[in-house]
Amino acid sequence: MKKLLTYLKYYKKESILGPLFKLLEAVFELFVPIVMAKIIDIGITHGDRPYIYKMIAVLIGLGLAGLLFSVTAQYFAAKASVGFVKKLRHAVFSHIQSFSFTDLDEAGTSTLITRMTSDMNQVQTGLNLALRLLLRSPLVVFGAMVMAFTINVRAALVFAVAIPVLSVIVFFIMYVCIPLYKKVQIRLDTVLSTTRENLTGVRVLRAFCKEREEIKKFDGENEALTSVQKYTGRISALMNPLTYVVINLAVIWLIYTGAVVVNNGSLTQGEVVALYNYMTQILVELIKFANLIITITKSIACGNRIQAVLDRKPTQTGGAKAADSENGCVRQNGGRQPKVAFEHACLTYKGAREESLSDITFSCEPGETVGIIGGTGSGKSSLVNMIPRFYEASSGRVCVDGIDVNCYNLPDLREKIGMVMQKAILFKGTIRDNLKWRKEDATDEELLCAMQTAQASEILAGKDGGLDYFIEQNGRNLSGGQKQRLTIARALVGRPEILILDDSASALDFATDARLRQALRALPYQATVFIVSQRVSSIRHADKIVVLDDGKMAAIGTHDELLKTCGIYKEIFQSQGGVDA
Ligand SMILES: Nc1ncnc2c1ncn2[C@@H]1O[C@H](COP(=O)(O)OP(=O)(O)OP(=O)(O)O)[C@@H](O)[C@H]1O
Repeated sequence: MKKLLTYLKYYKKESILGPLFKLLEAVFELFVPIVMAKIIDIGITHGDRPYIYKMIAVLIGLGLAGLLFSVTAQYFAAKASVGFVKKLRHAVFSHIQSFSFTDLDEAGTSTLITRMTSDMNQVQTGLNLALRLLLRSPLVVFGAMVMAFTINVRAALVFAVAIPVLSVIVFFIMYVCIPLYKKVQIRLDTVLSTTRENLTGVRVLRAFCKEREEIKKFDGENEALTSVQKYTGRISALMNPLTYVVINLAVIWLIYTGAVVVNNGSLTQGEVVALYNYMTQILVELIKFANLIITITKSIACGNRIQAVLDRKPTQTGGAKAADSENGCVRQNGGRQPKVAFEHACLTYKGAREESLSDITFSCEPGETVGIIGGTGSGKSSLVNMIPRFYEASSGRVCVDGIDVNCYNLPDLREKIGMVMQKAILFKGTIRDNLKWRKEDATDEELLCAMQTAQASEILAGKDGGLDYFIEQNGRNLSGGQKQRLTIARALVGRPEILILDDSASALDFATDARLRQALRALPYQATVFIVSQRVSSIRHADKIVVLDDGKMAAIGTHDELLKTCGIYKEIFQSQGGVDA
């Protein structure tokens, strides 16, 4: 959390002025009981109306000055806390952008969202309160005590007893409540992530009629949160009755002692009222301070969670490894190189016990089409994800143009590759915005050409605005097939040297899929194409087909060769009717 506070350096002035104005407000507040005492002792006792009016004017002046200081303090505190969180949010967001797929798998998207949203809000609230109250409350407590002693030492002795007792009660309750508040925060996190998961998968849940189970699961978590909140609430609710009992006993004592001292003539009635007011000020400030500490504790817990994100070192840097002939960062023997080559490449996901891919060795020439086929979970996506270095080989290597992918700067490597992921994801914005991701200055002609190859031109025909048609968040105003074709078009813009289609035609009908494959074969430039598919029809015309079985390469060859030599391929082919689509 301490490290986070370095972001306050951009708001030094505000972080000093905020508390300072709050202190000024407190000083003015401390004079109010004295003025009241004067009104009673001089104005009322002697029936001196002008004096009373004058003192009322002073009271109003004190009030207005206090208000002005308070508003100014609020302004600076808000500016500092909002600005601080803005910088912090920017830093965390930028840091998350440097996370590799492995880091994202490990950190978990859902909790990252909670940290970027509710945790940030909590930190902002905590900082705002701390800037305003952290110095003010102790000053008021201390100042009120000093003022009480300057009025009358004997009568003020009640403060010397009451304040420690009040402090013990307040801080004991706080001591018990703080761990409970942390528990509340953890349970709240669970409720939030269940809500998020539920809302993102709401269509699937409805399709499977899982609403009841989900409500039951949610109720369980909600109940757990409520029960810990209730328990915490019950304990913290003791704060007011207990402190008021102490304060009222102190007031009785004060009035009794005051009465005795007033009788002696060494204390005036106004001074007794002033002492009473100081007692109330102290109580209010102690309660505010206790609440402040609770809020700060929650904020520190949230700040630490944010810090943990910043502390996570990205496992992959965007940079390249140093060029050295040993590690394959220098092209070995000049001449013509395969476009992509897997050399005994293995992949073990972080935390996984077994390899997901073992000893993958094959290569392909520029312009070739490579089909990847295999059962579910056989490692097809894992294999193509190693080309753009989404996941790095745990042993062996993957080369592009004869150079190990680990030796490339990530942007240089990824610029060569047009990737279409299994899940078609589009972003809020126009079709044009979405298509320009690989090439910002692409002309409309280039975009339309890519859409034509991706068999996506007909989407424009049915939509108002053509390329300016607005896509809603997650592309929810498009069908699954339309989204897939647009993601293929997006990958084609900028003429990538390598095009990877990871099961990205699954929502297309056979005829459209066939037209897409034909268009890809007729690309007016040389592109090496990887097609991952469960359908033999999608890959049967590929120059090479890699058959995967449980993370291992079962065979490689053309369709006809594999039908003769690879039992697994033949089985897949026959299970799909054994005919071309
Ligand atoms: N991010 C990940 N973290 C850990 N394990 C993973 C991850 N992604 C995939 N795996 C595991 O790696 C293996 C291969 O998965 P992969 O997604 O590559 O298979 P696939 O052949 O593409 O499957 P499908 O056809 O179902 O998409 C599976 O056992 C899977 O559980």
